[in-house]
Amino acid sequence: MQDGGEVLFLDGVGEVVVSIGRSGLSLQPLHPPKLDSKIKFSDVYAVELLDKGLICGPWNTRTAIQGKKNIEMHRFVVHGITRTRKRPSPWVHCEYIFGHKDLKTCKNWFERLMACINNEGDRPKNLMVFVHPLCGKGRGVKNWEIVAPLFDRAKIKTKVIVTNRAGHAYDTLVSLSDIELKALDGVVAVGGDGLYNEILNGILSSRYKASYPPTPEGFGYFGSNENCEEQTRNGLNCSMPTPDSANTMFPGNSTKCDDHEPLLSTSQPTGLEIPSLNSSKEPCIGDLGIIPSGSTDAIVLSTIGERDPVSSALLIILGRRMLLDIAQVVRWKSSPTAEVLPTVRYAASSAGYGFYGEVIRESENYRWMGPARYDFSGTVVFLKHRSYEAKVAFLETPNTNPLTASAEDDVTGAQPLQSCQRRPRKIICRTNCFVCKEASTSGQNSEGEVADSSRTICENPKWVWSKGRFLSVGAAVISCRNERAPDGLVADAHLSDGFLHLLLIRDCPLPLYLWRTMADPLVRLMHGES
Ligand SMILES: Nc1ncnc2c1ncn2[C@@H]1O[C@H](COP(=O)(O)OP(=O)(O)OP(=O)(O)O)[C@@H](O)[C@H]1O
Repeated sequence: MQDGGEVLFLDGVGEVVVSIGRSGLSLQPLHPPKLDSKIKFSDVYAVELLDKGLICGPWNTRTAIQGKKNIEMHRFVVHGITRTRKRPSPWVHCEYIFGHKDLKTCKNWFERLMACINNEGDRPKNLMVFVHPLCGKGRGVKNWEIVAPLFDRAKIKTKVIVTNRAGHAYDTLVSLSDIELKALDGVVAVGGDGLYNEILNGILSSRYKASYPPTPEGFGYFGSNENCEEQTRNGLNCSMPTPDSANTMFPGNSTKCDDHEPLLSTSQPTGLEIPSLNSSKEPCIGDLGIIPSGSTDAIVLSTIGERDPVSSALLIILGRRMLLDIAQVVRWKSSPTAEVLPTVRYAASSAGYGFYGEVIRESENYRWMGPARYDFSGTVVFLKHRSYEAKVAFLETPNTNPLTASAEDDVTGAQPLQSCQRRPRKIICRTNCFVCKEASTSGQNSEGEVADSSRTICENPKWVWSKGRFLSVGAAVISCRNERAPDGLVADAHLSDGFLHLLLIRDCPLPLYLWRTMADPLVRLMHGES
């Protein structure tokens, strides 16, 4: 090896001086065009030794390298990822094949590079993969076959389960012991948002002990218990008013309520038994990945922005993570004295009643139509024009605006959407979004543990009531973008700012509803997740 590097042959380029730096490989061609380049270790997902073979010279001539005849060489290959020039630009696999006449030199490079990429971040080694064979237009298995070789190449062990019914993934995950679950670095859904939500619930339902959302003041059940009522007035100790109640848990014995109260039961502990998903310390729940294969893929379109299985697989392999808010949906028991605990579900995208919920339910009868089932069911439900009597209570967050306003001054990570609809300027959530960063760091104390972010984000929450007939009552934690509504249900929703966006559509004449639906992407409710 020369001082500062070694001369190797690079396929398609010719002789290059290759040296290992702190963050990557640098390549300096010995012959024109002498364009230096770098391969970052963070973008390398595998290195392999290849059999002896030909290395192509520059301009892809298969006959000579810098005038010399091609000779067979020992080779190794570095597999990385890069963005395509296409718009939208998915991540694609790229490879650099290096050659040298000496096998020992290649082996030495291979070992050094393996050591470098093994030092890179926290990459998964052992994954459980659920493949939904009927999702989208039956693309699940095909998509898995496309991306599975990438996982093999990266030496990631995968236990693949092709689902045979709804609930298969949920039951499998619920039945895993905590030790079995901890042995996994994550669970991957090859399917749509429904499968992702099923996996989320399978992991959380029996393991995640979060406080229930706060019960509104004046809510029927409350009158029956003064103790609980008082606790609620004094800072809602029974169940904290938190904008990210599903992501945040509260240590300690926070309540004295017993099973007669709707909020918490002593049989349902509220302590911090497993780390929050929001914790920067090792989450023992592991990570959840999704390889988009569904009909709408709103989660993927709202997070990485590409509906491309290969991009998602490569990002999972490289251990690229992002924090996501999760909504906790609690269906209270029928009466305050009932012994049964409320039903709890978790939602990664949105939840809805009325029009929205009906479209999703109705569409299940027409799964054979593929994605078109949402248009069909949407039209059917729209024409039925059902409305529902409802009383909706929500916590007002008085200092939401300052957070958004300060966000507008900063241009890193988020960009204003040019709105033509006379709404306030939107801050669109993107990679390294500073709004989400601000929200997540304000919820951590100096030891890096998750604190009660409700205290920092909404100090004096106030209950607001809305009563009447509604066509739809829905809520979204993320923007829920999809191909029909590129801005999603909530264009400026953030992935991890801890807020739930309430979407209330009051009963109105059909033509007005139609006009509003056409005019405003916020109420394009035909696509998304229930
Ligand atoms: N083998 C199966 N047969 C029938 N239903 C299944 C099966 N496996 C999973 N499911 C259920 O199908 C539902 C929808 O699946 P999924 O979200 O993967 O596809 P999709 O509906 O086509 O996509 P999207 O949610 O993006 O519209 C899930 O809620 C899941 O519980």
